[in-house]
Amino acid sequence: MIMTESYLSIDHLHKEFPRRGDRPLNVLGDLDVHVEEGALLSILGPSGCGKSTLLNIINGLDDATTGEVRLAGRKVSTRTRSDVKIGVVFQQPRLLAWRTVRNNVALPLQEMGLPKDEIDDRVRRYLALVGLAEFADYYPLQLSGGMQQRVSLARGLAIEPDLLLADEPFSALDEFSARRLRQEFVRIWAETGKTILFVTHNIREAVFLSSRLLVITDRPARTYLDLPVTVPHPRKPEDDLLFELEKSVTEDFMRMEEQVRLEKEMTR
Ligand SMILES: Nc1ncnc2c1ncn2[C@@H]1O[C@H](COP(=O)(O)OP(=O)(O)OP(=O)(O)O)[C@@H](O)[C@H]1O
Repeated sequence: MIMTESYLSIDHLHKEFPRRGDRPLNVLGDLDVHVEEGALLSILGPSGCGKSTLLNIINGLDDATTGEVRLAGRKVSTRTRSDVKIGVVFQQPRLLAWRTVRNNVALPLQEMGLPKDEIDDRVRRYLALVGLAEFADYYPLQLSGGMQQRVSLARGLAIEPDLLLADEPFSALDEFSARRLRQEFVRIWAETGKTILFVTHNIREAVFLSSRLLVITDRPARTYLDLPVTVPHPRKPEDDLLFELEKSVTEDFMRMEEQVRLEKEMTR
């Protein structure tokens, strides 16, 4: 059998942060993840288990203590970036209040040195993709939270990343806006074919969005469950199959928390 390398390979990843006067904080413990190109992989884990730390390492903003991340065949670190273009969408929109929507989306494109025509074209296309074509000349504070988050999504997509890292992008929104944005997010994923890593602690959201779902344990994080979500798109949030899956992932999640608690007690 011919073994092909995954698009994103995370092998034996371990990360600890030094602490003054104490043992280092063990955040990621021997984490293995292999992601195929074009996947929408949700990473589900308890709060504080190291999900953002993992995204930072994949994005070349921090180094693992040991272990390796490879993207499209090249090792990633703070010193050796891969050729893969990475876009990021955060929990908060992080827009510049003094720039219009258009100029917020244009900023990273200007930093990339793209010609003005290309920038104008991309800003127009990606604002249309997130349904904000008519709001290009608004300032962020003139928009609702959900609309600001769409601008941030347009900004992340406009650089045309090969890999999009989404760090709880809908968790600060009200449920109605989050629902609409999740549906748009899946449509954009289907239209653009991007590889997406989507970090969340919302089990229903992860089940609804993903082509694959990874549950990681509390610190030190390791893979507890890795399962494909084969329910075809377009999905309805109230689909029985999704509801059944959510129930079983919730049970797995609770079992995992109990197992980690017992392990911690035994090593105390
Ligand atoms: N630069 C740092 N220096 C020291 N400790 C850090 C640093 N970054 C993160 N940590 C610690 O690592 C742990 C994991 O943090 P991280 O932000 O990755 O978790 P998370 O799973 O994304 O959390 P949440 O779901 O609440 O956003 C936390 O205990 C945090 O305090």
